[in-house]
Amino acid sequence: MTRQAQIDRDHQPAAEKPKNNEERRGFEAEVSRLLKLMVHSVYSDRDIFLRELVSNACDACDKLRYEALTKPELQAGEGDFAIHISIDKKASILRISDNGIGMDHDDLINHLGTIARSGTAAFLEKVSGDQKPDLSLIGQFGVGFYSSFMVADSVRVISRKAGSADAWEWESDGEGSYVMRPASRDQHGTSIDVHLKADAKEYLEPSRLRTILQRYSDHISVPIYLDDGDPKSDQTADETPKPVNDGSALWVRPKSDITPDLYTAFYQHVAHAHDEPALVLHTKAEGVISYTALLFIPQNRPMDLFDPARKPRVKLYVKRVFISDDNDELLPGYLRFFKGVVDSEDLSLNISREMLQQNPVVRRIRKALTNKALAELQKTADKDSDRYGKIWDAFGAVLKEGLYEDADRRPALLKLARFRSTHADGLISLADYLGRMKDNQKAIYYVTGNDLAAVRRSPQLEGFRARDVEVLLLCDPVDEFWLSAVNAYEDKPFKSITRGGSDLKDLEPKDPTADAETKDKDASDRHDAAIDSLITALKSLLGTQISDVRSSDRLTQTAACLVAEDNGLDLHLERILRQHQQLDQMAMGKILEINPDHSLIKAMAAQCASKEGYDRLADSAELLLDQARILEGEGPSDPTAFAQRLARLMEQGLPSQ
Ligand SMILES: Nc1ncnc2c1ncn2[C@@H]1O[C@H](COP(=O)(O)OP(=O)(O)OP(=O)(O)O)[C@@H](O)[C@H]1O
Repeated sequence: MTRQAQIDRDHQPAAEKPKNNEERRGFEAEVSRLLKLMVHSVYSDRDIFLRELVSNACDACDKLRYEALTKPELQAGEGDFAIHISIDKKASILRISDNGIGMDHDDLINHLGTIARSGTAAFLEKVSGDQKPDLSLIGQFGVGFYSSFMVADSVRVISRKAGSADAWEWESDGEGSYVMRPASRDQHGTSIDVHLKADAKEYLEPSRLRTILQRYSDHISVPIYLDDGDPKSDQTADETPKPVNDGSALWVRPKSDITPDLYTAFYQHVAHAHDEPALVLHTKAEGVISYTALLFIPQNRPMDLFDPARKPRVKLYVKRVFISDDNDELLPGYLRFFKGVVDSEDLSLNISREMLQQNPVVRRIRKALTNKALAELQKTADKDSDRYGKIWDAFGAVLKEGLYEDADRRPALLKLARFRSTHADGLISLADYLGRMKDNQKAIYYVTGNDLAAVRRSPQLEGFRARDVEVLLLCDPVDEFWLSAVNAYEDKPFKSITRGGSDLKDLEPKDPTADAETKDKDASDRHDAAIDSLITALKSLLGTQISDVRSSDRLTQTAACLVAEDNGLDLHLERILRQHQQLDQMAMGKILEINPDHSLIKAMAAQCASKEGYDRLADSAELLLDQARILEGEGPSDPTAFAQRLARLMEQGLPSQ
């Protein structure tokens, strides 16, 4: 019997099945939305549907190989795993068949009628609004199967789960519903009939399919056979059929045999990605522990990067047998942007997924792999700072999580960390910062906030700029947390410029003019009587709204700003905690710093000198505080009172009628 005939026999149409056993079901709303996108969008790279279906077929074989370790009867007498692709030109059908784990009735409903992957709703939100949706991310969301509707006007799946005698058929035109009916299939596994649209007949051409399979699926570790439907070239049972792909696991092949294209194709398969990898780490350890790892860093952030589960999702194989892709044992959460496979020679094939966590070999692999990953990042940083900069821009925020959760590797991570700063357009390292520190500078200064542009405008930066003192600009939410755990780098403490005293009087100004200027601005030296009385007045007028008022040496252009107390929380951290209801609204007092050289402050000081002026100072005092709050990104404490005060002062400044 020819292979085609064999496949046809396995895959009998459901015509004989009683119609009354048929059930029509609606797709989950999200699937419908997604299918609409697939059916109606003009996506330039439609070839990927074949990769997705072959990828699923390979995963199905991997799953059965694993299940059969403990239940060999599941695969008994079924021969080797294989994926068959056949063409029926007359009927315009492309069929992808596998002898993997298969799906039962409920699996078909659950896997092909819903989308389980988190982030799908957000993804749909993003692409639905676009004129021309970017579907290049589809694979990431576990929606790979649905991509067949880019080329199909209907899809029919016949599947039989290993260990079960029943087969089921699932059929849909992608328009809101699908039909399920009983079917028959000789072998466990799945066949997918893609009934091609009129404009997708190219996928009936064997040479076209061969090219796509070689490009995208050569690394697939299950042999793929292409049956071109041509009786002349059809092989008989005596001939040994030749797979289109190499069929061996890519990671065990010698590095010298693997082209960059092959790495990319494998990365796209294993990470469900569509971009090129930003870094490839292919390493083999032999000795105390033996494992091979083929890991990749994507160029773009996957949509689920900040998913609360923080799972690394590196696939674990034992001696080429797939064990699990849902583990967080092989790499720490802060390296979850690495995608790929780890294959161990030392683990037992019988290891259960639940046992991975306690396993000492797994723990040793994790340790070695984490060190290896960090060393590879350092190597890239040393050799190619542009490439490393791009990796950092995409994944630095994740890597920084390691600064507070992995104390042992903190020095290595601090060396890898990159920052924006007041003194550079690009990224800098802490070594760069240390090299530019002033002679008598004792701390590494930083300011935190939500976005770079706003942070760059912080009034608290003014005095540091005037003295040419570099300040790190930190905008990732994680920054507040690692800074609370990491005290210093090479004995230099990290210090927020929005907390406590500024230290600026200890720092040399950048030039003699600035020297004169800053000395002039040095509040502690001035002891200007008028400013002192203004400070006393402000303290009394603002009462408990602030913990103190003082003359500032960190302001040069702005009249006033808020700073946290020395032992208080950094302003930005306090705001984050308050937003998350982690802090009582009134918990922390803040200090109002005023700029004694600002004309507004001088005018207020002058006004304060007379009794009548003092009585009229209340509005200005409140407005000054609200102004400082606004500069911090907060609103005025009482917007109505703020508007009324502002109106009164504006009125005073306008010519009377
Ligand atoms: N050939 C197949 N054999 C067995 N199960 C399959 C097959 N194809 C799809 N499935 C099941 O359907 C599910 C959904 O497939 P789909 O390609 O949409 O997403 P996925 O493969 O889970 O996602 P991804 O691979 O992108 O993480 C799969 O997880 C798998 O359980």
